[in-house]
Amino acid sequence: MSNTSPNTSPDPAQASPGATTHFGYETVKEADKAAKVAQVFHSVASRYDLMNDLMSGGMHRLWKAFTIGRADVRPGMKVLDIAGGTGDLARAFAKRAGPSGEVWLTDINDSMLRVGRDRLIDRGLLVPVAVCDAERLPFPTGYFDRVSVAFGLRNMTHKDVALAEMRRVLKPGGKLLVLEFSRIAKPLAPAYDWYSFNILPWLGQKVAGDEASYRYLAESIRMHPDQATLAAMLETAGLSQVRYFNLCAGLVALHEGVNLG
Ligand SMILES: C[S@@+](CC[C@H](N)C(=O)[O-])C[C@H]1O[C@@H](n2cnc3c(N)ncnc32)[C@H](O)[C@@H]1O
Repeated sequence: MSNTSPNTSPDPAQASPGATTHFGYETVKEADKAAKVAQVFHSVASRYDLMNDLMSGGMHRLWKAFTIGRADVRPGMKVLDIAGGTGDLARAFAKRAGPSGEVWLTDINDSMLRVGRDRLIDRGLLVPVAVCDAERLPFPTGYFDRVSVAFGLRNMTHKDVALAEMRRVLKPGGKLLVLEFSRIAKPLAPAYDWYSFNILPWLGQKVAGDEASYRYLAESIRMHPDQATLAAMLETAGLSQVRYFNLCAGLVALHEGVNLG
């Protein structure tokens, strides 16, 4: 696993040392958020896949299948999966890009990546794996045909910086795909809130021995920008033809944008 070091981009945490942000419902120093997020994913890595299936009733597989379809990865393409964790998207992209393609599985968290790398190897897929922060991608400008991030953006300290980096590494004509929890339709919100703040932490405690991380999950979803706000953020990052698809009544949304250069 290559442990990449930051390139020439400025460190956003250094840029505003006194600034605060949210970690779930907690207000924390910007400089402290990444470490807190890291703690969450180090803690849940070994049970992450099982928890995903249990929490979503297997629906995360359908949301990812939709994303894979929209990505339309073809043989020979170069694809970057950011915050790729245990490798669901990278695995599907590697099969589609084939031996002439180049698919990178990357994440800031080496515990998650280790699980992902081992899963891919077990399935006979060897893809390059790199520990890196989405806010400082160690890849050349205009390199990838597709960049994806599934359920990762929500955890990033400077989403605007990360989105700009994602656009930077896309080729002209390349597509960004952002799959993330979003704002569910209003009539369903009370039931969803009850599930999120009662069942999720309970399940987290029973299965992963970690209630706090799954409470953070529920809180971080509420703090994440809604569909229209995120679409505007993609545009601000320089992406064009921005659109989004609501999945399961907006519980999750897939945002897309194209780098027109
Ligand atoms: C909920 S998991 C998603 C994993 C995988 N994409 C999936 O859909 O199953 C979120 C991932 O985002 C990663 N992450 C959080 N902040 C990050 C950052 N700044 N740069 C890269 N990855 C980050 C975490 O380490 C974690 O593996």
